[in-house]
Formats: sequence, structure tokens, C-alpha cells
Amino acid sequence: MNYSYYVAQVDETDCGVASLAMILRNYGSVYPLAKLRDLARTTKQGTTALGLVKAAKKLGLDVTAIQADLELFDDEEVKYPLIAHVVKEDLLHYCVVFKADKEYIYVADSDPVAKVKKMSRKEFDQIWSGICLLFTPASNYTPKKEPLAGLLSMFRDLANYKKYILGVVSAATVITLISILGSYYLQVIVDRFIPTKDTSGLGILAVSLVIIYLFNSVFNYLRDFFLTKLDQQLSSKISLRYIQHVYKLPMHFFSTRKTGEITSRFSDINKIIDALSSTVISMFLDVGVMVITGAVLYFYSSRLFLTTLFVIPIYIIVIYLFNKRFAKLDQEQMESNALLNSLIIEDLKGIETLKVLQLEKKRYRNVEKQFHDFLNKNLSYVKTRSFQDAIKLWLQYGLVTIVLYQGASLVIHSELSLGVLMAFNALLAFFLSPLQSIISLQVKLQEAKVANNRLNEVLQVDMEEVGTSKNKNFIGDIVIKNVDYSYEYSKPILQSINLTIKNNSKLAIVGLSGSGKSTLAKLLVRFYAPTQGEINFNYQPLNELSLSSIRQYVHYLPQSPQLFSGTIRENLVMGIDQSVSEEEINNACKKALIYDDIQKMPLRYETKLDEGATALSGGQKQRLAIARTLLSPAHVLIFDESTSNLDPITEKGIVDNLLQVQDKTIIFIAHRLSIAKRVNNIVVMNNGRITESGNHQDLLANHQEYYQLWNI
Ligand SMILES: Nc1ncnc2c1ncn2[C@@H]1O[C@H](COP(=O)(O)OP(=O)(O)OP(=O)(O)O)[C@@H](O)[C@H]1O
Repeated sequence: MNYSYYVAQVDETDCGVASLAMILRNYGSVYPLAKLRDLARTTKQGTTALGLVKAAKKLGLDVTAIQADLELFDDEEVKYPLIAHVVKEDLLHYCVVFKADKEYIYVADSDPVAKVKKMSRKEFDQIWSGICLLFTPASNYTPKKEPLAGLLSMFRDLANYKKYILGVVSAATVITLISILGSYYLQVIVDRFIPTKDTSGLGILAVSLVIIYLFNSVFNYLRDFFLTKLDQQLSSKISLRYIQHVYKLPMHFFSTRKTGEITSRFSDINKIIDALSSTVISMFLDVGVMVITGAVLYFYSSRLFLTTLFVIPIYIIVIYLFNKRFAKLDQEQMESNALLNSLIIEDLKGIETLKVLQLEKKRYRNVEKQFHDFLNKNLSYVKTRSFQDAIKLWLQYGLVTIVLYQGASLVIHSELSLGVLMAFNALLAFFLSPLQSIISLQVKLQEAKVANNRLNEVLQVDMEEVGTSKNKNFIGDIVIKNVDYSYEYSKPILQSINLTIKNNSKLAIVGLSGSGKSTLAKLLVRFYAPTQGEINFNYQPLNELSLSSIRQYVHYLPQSPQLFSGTIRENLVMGIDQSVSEEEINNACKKALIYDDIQKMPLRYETKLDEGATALSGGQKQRLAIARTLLSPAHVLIFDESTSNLDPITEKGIVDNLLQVQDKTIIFIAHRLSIAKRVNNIVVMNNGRITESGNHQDLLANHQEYYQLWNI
């Protein structure tokens, strides 16, 4: 396998798809990891071997999964590269084996810390589970390259900020010219005024220079201002584009990624901004400054200038030698930061549970450990950078010393004036500084490339096509035909679901926890698409309707509905386009039995709720969410365990009110059979299948699962 086929994982759970990406590159195909994650149905836990097999097959590779031992690598028929399933640091992991000989197994590990290495057979055997996937291109295989948006596309954005770039470049050019003038002043003083002891013009020269330096300060201020503006504009454009994209991603994305992985990418954006603005400055400015100061230095002394040029290749070598290490350390640092973010977000979200279980200390220790891991990785990065800086500084001082040594000899031999030597020395910094910027650009670009890769892994996930909600003529029966669904390949969640939900009927779906009730509801709002079968709204297949119209037609109230910071009124009318009258709000609140509670609050509907509405009881939150659902213009309402926090009397009151709503289809997902009992149509689910349906009496008479649930 060619080294250039190596693909690093972007997130912790990407090892499977990154390994598959390497295999595909070996056969001439390039796909973004985001696409492979989709095809292999990668979850927060990672990718199953079956997922990899299915994804590879869809992309035209024949795959054989085998359980083998080390003898496999003696078989000359084995086709490399292959994917091996290993256990690394107690975690399941995939890596690519691209070669084997009598002593060693040659492994490409998508973990950028490990990368490509050879392991002794014994070492490999200790981590290998014995499972491996063998690949060959199928007869109809054609290599395909899906474009991976590189950094270059980001540079296109820069064209929109020409005026700031022009501002920075103009201000910096003036600053450089003033610096050259300053060095010339030094030369004139030393060579002309001091030897002749002429003080007449010295004063005027000094005063003019003081005034010029005032301009220098003004232009310094302008340069910093334009640079900050450029950074801010770029930052808001890239960050907002990312946030907007994230908001429009399908549910599938959120259920397969950790929150920290998504949020940590915001901090990566700064690296891209830094690289973009540095590149622009270098392209337009540093090169120009180097040429101008280089020309002046050459004019001062061509011999000293040639000595200066001698250092450039050494500089480049120093930078190049550090490049790979920087890329690796940077990736590690970003991944560690993502993990740290995930841990903290998870703990803050579950702070109540954490306190009840008295896990504060334990969880804190986890965060502390991860934080130290991040600090260590950061330290490794900073140590390497400081080491590189130290070498660069040494080179710079070394050069200045050599220039002074050589210049002093030239002055002693009257081949150079003292003033020119001093001016040369003063101006040298203005030549070396842009040179350093240009050379270190490579490191910044490298970091930006890693950050851009991580950003792209999210940006390449297709957004939901929400569409418009014009066609609303599908009021009628909902028909679910032979529907299957699974989040990951190996675990079917819904199997052969056939169900007709009559228009304006009331239905209860019951069944044991984990039997697939919520998943079925989520298919109705198209959070996920069935893997088999079809759902129709009034004879119209769901996949032909826009998401916007589906979600206007069906309102799903999830098990843990969210109330947002804002007033109660704002929360109630959230997501409703048309104006809602006070009477409608009162009615909805009365049906949800929250009206009296709200009236008792000093500011009633204008009462402010904080994030997550922590000042409300669990039941109050549920009743507010029910009122919000009732206000929605949707024709189908799904209540997923929406009364689980309520006392039986309140629950009965609300359910009775909901059953009286004549002109809507209502689906209750409930564990409590007291709800099901009052609803005419009941569907019982078990293990992803509908096992029974009918009304309460029929189902009891069946003496099957419902009967057992009722008699518990
Ligand atoms: N995002 C997800 N990714 C992977 N598996 C999932 C996901 N959501 C649910 N599952 C799995 O799907 C199965 C069905 O879950 P679902 O929430 O539909 O069941 P349920 O009947 O509504 O359960 P409950 O009554 O406990 O709410 C469970 O085994 C669960 O582990």
C-alpha cells in the first residue's frame, strides 16, 4: 500500500471508516469519512464489522469476513491491504494490514498517534481479535473520487474582504518604508554628521523623524485595526456557516455524534482564520517587504547580503523537519479537547443524576484526567514549538553575529562605512521577520488543514432538505407498509411493521421498554427514513413529501421535551407561524391542565423561564409542552410518554381532554395501560414487531402480551 493512501481518523469513533477509506484509496477511490460513516451506519460507539462490509459492498468491493489466526499471513493468496479488528487499550479498534512477512505485520493505524508501523507477529497477535475483512474489487467496480473540500475553497472567501486586505497591506507598506528611512537616518548620523561634527542639520533631521514616527504609530494602529476586522469577518463567516449547517443536519447526525465533537470544532476555526489571514499577509506583504528591504540591504552591502541569504535554506530545513511532528501533535491536541468538551457537556446535562449518585468526585476525576491529558498534549505541542523557536532564534542571533563580524572586518579594511554597517544591522530584522513569517506559514497551513478536515467532516454531511410546506392535502389515513428500520446493520429495531392509523382516530402504542415505539414515531416525522417499506399519508409516500410539510402535518412531542429560555408565552407559541389568540392559548393551557398553575404565577404568561425551565416541576414542564403541542396547527399529534411525570388524576384529566379533540389524529405512546384502556385502538409492540392490536377488552380476551402487561 502506498503511504499516501494513509487516512487519519477525525473523531474517536472513525477508526473503522478511516480504515475503509485507506482500502478504497488503494483501489483508486476517494470518499469523505462523513459519507462512509453514513454508509456504514457508524454510531457513537463506532462501526460494526457488518457496517464496514455493507459500506464496502455498496462502493463496489467484494468483502469476505473471516476468523483466522497468524497462519493467514503465511498464505500467499491473501490480498493486501485488509482490515483487522483489534483490541487497543481495552477498546475495539480497526487497523489496516498492508503487508506481512515471516517476522513482521505492517500496520496502518488510523489513529494519528500510531500511524504506520511494523509489529512483530507476537505483538500483533496480542491485540488481534482474529477477525479480519478481505477486499477485492467486484467485477463492476469503478474507482470514484468524491471531492474533499480543501483549504483552497476557504481562500475564495477572502475575495470578499479586499478592502481590509488592501488596508493592511497599505498600512504595513508605509511602516516598512518608515523603517527603511529610520535605518538611513542612522547611517547619515554616523557617516556624515558625527565625523564632520556638524550639528546644524541634525536637529531638523531629528524633528522630521519624530514626526514621521508619529505617522508610523498611526499606521501601526490602522494595520492592527484592518487585520482584526479581516479576522472577525472571516471568523463570523466560517463560524456562522458551520453553525447554520449544524442546525440543518438530520437527526441521524446528532444521534451518532458526541456533542463535544460538534462544539469543539468551533475552536478549530480560529486556526483556519489564523492561517488564512497569515497567508494573505505573507502573500501580499511579507514577500513585498522582503524584496524591498532585500534590495536596500543589497544596496548597502552585497557581501553582507549574500551572507544573510545563506541562512535561508537552513531556516527552511528546520521548519520542514518539524512539520510532521506538528501535524501529529496538533491532531492529538484537538481530539483531546473534543473529548474534554464531551465529558463536561455530558456531566452538566446530567448534573442532577450525578449529584444523586454522588458521582461528583468520580466524574470530576474523569474530567481532571482528561484535562491533564489535554494539557500534556498541549505541552508537547508547545515544547516542540518552543524548541523550534529556540533554534530559529539561535540562527537569527548567529546570523547577526556573523554579519557584525564580517561587517566589522569590512569597516576595519575601509571597505564599508560604520554608518552602513549599523544601518544594515538595523534593517536586517525587517528582512528576517517577514522571512520567518513566510517560512512558518507552512506550520500554520498544516494546522489549518487538520482543522479544516475536522470541519469538513461535519460540513460534508448533507443537510436535511426541508423544502416548502405548500402541499397540505394529505389529511387522511396514515398507512405504514412492511416497514423495517435499524440504526446499525446488525440490530434490527423495527421489523415488518404494518399499521393503518385512521384519520382523526386515537391510537395507543404500548409495549416493553426498548420495543421500538419511539423509533416508529420518529419515522412518522421523518427523523429517520425506513430501511425497508413505505409510509403513506393519505396515499402519498412520505419520501415524496417535503420535510417541512411532514413536520407541519405531524407534531411529535418527545419523551424529554425542551423548554427554552424566554417567557411562558414565547414557549407556548414557539414554532407557530400564524398569530395565536389569547383565547386559543387559554384553551390549550386549560386542556393541558396547566392554566391554573400559570394564573398563580405573578407574571402569568409573561413569567420568564430559565434554560431548561428549572423553576418548574417535572409535571408542569410536561403540561406546558402538551399545551404547546395542542396549539400547533399539526393534524397528527404524537405524545411520547408525555404524562409520565403526572399523578393519575391529572393524567386522566388530560387524556380525557385530548380524547375529546375530534378533528385530530392522536397517538399516545404509553407504558401506563390506564391510558391505553381509554383509547379504542391499541397496538402492542414487542422486540420491534407489532404483536397484537385491538381494543382493551379484545386484547384482554386474547390472553397474550397485553393481558400479561395488564396483570402485572
Ligand atoms: N439513536 C439510536 N442509536 C442506536 N440505537 C438506538 C437509538 N435510539 C434507540 N435505539 C435503540 O432502539 C431500540 C428501540 O428504542 P425505542 O426508543 O424506539 O424504544 P421504546 O419502545 O420507545 O422504548 P421506551 O419505552 O423505553 O421509550 C432500543 O434498543 C434502543 O437501544
